[in-house]
Amino acid sequence: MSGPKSDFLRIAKERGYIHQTSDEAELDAALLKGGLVAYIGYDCTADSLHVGHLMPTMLLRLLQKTGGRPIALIGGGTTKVGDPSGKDEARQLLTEEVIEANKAGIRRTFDALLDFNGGAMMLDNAAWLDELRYIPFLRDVGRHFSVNRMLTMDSVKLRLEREHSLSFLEFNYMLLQSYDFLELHRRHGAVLQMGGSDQWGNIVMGAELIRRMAGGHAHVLTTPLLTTASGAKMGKTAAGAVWLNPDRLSPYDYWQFWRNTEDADVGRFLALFTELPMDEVRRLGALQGAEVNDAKKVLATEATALLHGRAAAEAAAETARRAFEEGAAADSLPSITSALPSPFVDLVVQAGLAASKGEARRLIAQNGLRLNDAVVTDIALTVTPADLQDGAAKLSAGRKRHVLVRAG
Ligand SMILES: Nc1ncnc2c1ncn2[C@@H]1O[C@H](COP(=O)(O)OP(=O)(O)OP(=O)(O)O)[C@@H](O)[C@H]1O
Ligand SMILES: N[C@@H](Cc1ccc(O)cc1)C(=O)O
Repeated sequence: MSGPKSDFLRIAKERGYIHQTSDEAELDAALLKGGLVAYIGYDCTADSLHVGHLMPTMLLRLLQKTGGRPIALIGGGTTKVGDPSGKDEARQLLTEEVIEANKAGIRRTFDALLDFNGGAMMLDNAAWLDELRYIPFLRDVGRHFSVNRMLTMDSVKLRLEREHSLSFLEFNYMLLQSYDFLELHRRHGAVLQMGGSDQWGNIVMGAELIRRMAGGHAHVLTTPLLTTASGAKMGKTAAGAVWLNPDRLSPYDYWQFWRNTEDADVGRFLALFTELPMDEVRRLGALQGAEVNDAKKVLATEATALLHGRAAAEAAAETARRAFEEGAAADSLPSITSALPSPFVDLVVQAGLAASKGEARRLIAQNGLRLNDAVVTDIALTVTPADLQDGAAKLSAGRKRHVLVRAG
């Protein structure tokens, strides 16, 4: 095949969103007919999505822009079960109240990225999963699932191989996600499910269920698991999760997160997390030396504008510029020398930014400490030589107190 003809697949490929598809040519043909309905499911495990969720969600946005109909499916039902995919251990079970609160938080990101007046839909699988009756479900849906086959799926196999327990509750997750796909196919004509690469097995099983129970043809598309150039899974960085809701992580801190992108990631992230034309992305991605910093600022402002609006993004850029200029003008920030790697809290105490490790941890809980201008949320964070920028890492308490750490 000479490359996809539909705008959605062509752009998704060019910008780096695709890891695997079930049948690219057939999906392309279905997309060309217009109005294709696709969904992504999100479990309500926290009251905000994080930056790792952004990559698949950008695809829902692209689908809408290219004439398709995206469904953001909130997993009010599946969260009660817990997906074992990509997880070494069972998740802690959440109460109904926590799930409800998390749902409300998650919705806010979809409001920012999708147009619900223009055909996008937001649904909750609790609507059909909560009322399932066990025996009828086993008879109608369970009989299409071969346990032999389920045992070969990564989500199950990896736990068995590592001799980590997989509860019977979790073992059912695959059936429920598959049933969601069938339900969305029947109710809304969904023919494509997308997700991160760890969702491949769950999605394929759903497409098969649609074939068996509805005689329909459904497609699968997964995105790569987002890692930084140095190999860390993105979303949960060393400094903690990068949340999408502004009350969890302010637009300023979100801007700083993108501003601190590693040089080698700038082009890739501009393609994935901004909507700048690809010519511009390639030009910015090719900048070298000190100019890379200009590309990082564009990335930070464009990515922040998508989520929090242009005004908040520009305000963040301006605050950062002023903070930098003041810091540079002073050029007299106090500095300490320490062996690296070292726990962040130890350095904070050594730098005099907190009186004790306990106080440092409390400050972290209040989002009061930063490393290189990015807010730190992980009390166990370790500062390594990779954190040094021009030979020093910057620790900050609040907006005004800064100390440089040099390796010694
Ligand atoms: N770094 C990432 N890159 C791409 N997709 C991701 C990333 N992180 C999470 N996802 C996707 O988001 C969905 C939810 O993932 P997951 O349940 O692992 O997130 P989480 O609950 O916030 O993370 P965890 O509990 O592991 O800290 C999955 O479909 C997964 O593929
Ligand atoms: N299993 C997905 C969430 C999901 C839930 C329900 C679905 O129908 C689809 C996806 C995850 O863990 O990220």
